[in-house]
This record gives sequence, C-alpha cells and structure tokens, in this order.
Amino acid sequence: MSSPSVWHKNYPVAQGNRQSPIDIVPHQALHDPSLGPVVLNYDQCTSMNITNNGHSVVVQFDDSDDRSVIQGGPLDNPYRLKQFHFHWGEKGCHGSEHTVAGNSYASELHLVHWNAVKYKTFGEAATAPDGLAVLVSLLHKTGDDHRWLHVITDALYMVKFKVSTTVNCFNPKCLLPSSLHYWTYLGSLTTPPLHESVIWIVLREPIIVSEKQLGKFRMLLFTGEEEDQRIRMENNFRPPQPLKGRKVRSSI
Ligand SMILES: NS(=O)(=O)c1nnc(N(Cc2cn(-c3ccccc3)nn2)Cc2cn([C@@H]3O[C@H](CO)[C@@H](O)[C@H](O)[C@H]3O)nn2)s1
Ligand SMILES: [Zn+2]
Repeated sequence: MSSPSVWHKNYPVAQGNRQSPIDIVPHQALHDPSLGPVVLNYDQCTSMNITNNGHSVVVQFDDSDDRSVIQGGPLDNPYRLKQFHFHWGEKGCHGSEHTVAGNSYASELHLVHWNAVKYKTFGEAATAPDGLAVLVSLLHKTGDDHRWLHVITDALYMVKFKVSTTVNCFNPKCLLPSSLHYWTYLGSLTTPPLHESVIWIVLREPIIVSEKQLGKFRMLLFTGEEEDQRIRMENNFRPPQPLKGRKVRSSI
C-alpha cells in the first residue's frame, strides 16, 4: 500500500476539488431542515465473505438485488449495500479517516453502497458524481467491548493473511450508534482510484469499542502467507483533505 502523499502521481484526482476524508467542524456545518432521516433496510442482508484484500478487511454482500439498501437523507435514490470495511491506526486514538473538530478516533467503519437505479454496475457507479454513498460509523476506544463487533474481530484470525473466507449473514446495523443524526458532504473514495463519486454520510455519535477488539485488527497483515516479509496492517487511513469551498450539511 503506497503512501497517500504519492497517490497523486498515478491518480491526479488526489488533488481534486472533492476529495475525502475531511475534518468536520460541527459549528460550521449548515443545518439543513430539508435533510430527512437516513433509512436502512438491511434485514434481508446476506453477507457473503470476509476478505483481507491487502489494505483493509472487507465484508462483501450480495448486491444482485435491492435486498439491502440505504435511502432518504441526502439521497435521491435507494443505494445498494456492496461491502463494509474498516480503517484503523497502530495505537491509541488515531486511525479514523474523518476527524471531528480536529479530533481523530481509533477507527472508522465504511458501509459502501451504489446507485443501482441510475447505473448498471458498481464500476460504472464508482465513476459517477452521484454513484456511491458511504455511511460512516466512528469507533471510539474506551474500556468496554462492543457487543457485536466481536463477531467480526473473532473472525479476523481466519484472514490474517491476504485471503477470503465465508461468513454467515451479518447485519451491519448492529455496528451503528443508536442515533442516526449525521453530517453529509460530497467527496471521493479514500483509496485509489480516489474517484469523486461518493455522497458521504457521517454519523455524529461514535460507537464504543475496546482496545482488545482494536488490537485484533492490528494483527492482520498486508502481506500474503507465501511472502517472507510480514507487514502488519495498520495505519490504513488517509489523512483529511482540503475542503475547497465545500459545505458540510447537518441533519440536526
Ligand atoms: N474507503 S472508501 O472510500 O469507502 C473506498 N475506497 N475504495 C473502495 N472500493 C474499491 C474500489 C475500486 N473501484 C474501482 C471502480 C472503477 C474502476 C476501478 C476500480 N472503486 N472502488 C470499493 C470496492 C470495489 N470493490 C470491487 O468492485 C469491483 C467492481 O464491482 C468488483 O469486481 C470487485 O470484486 C470488488 O472487490 N470492492 N469494494 S470503497
Ligand atoms: Zn473506507
């Protein structure tokens, strides 16, 4: 995984006008009364596999129909859930991609959805300005375990190296905070190809996880079993990018 500071050499859009993540400054966000609640329909979700793809751990879903969608909020259409994955650091409270008033969290969950009403495939949607919607849950490290995150962290030993394994149905709604109040802004993928195709929906309330649970993410490796070098997977987060005049709207 190359460093974010050199991505612009192969992906000039890295220096574009709607890059992610950003630092969210709550009192500068615009309260927009027209922003309704986000609505999550994940009950028929069928998670398929959990994969260490060499830069994060990803749980993929069956996105061949509209069984798992997000809608409402800033979205004009329902967006299909494709996968969720995490970003984290190597210790303490650094590891999230978005920061809030300059403060970072220990980790960040991204639920990646695509606009299957307007676009035929994820790949096509991923290059369109309204193609993707990513719902963000910030993970705050304190003492206690998150009661559902252990389902994921207990499976991580199976994907220590760059491999994939099947998982039973896992409804990611259990990894979200109780309040669905959010900030929203137009941005990009935070890893190459950095397409400027994402409507970001960042939940304001973090979820609480334990150091032990975070530690299990850090035992993952960027490398495959066959490689003799063993590089721990950590700090797979991009730092905040310039706002370039964008407005962040708030649902409350
Ligand atoms: N930090 S975050 O902002 O949220 C994310 N950052 N990257 C994400 N994904 C990777 C990705 C690749 N592409 C893309 C799009 C068009 C052309 C070339 C690459 N866009 N995003 C999300 C993601 C993509 N995929 C892959 O999509 C392919 C096309 O459908 C599929 O063939 C693969 O099996 C599947 O792995 N998975 N996840 S999200
Ligand atoms: Zn991500």
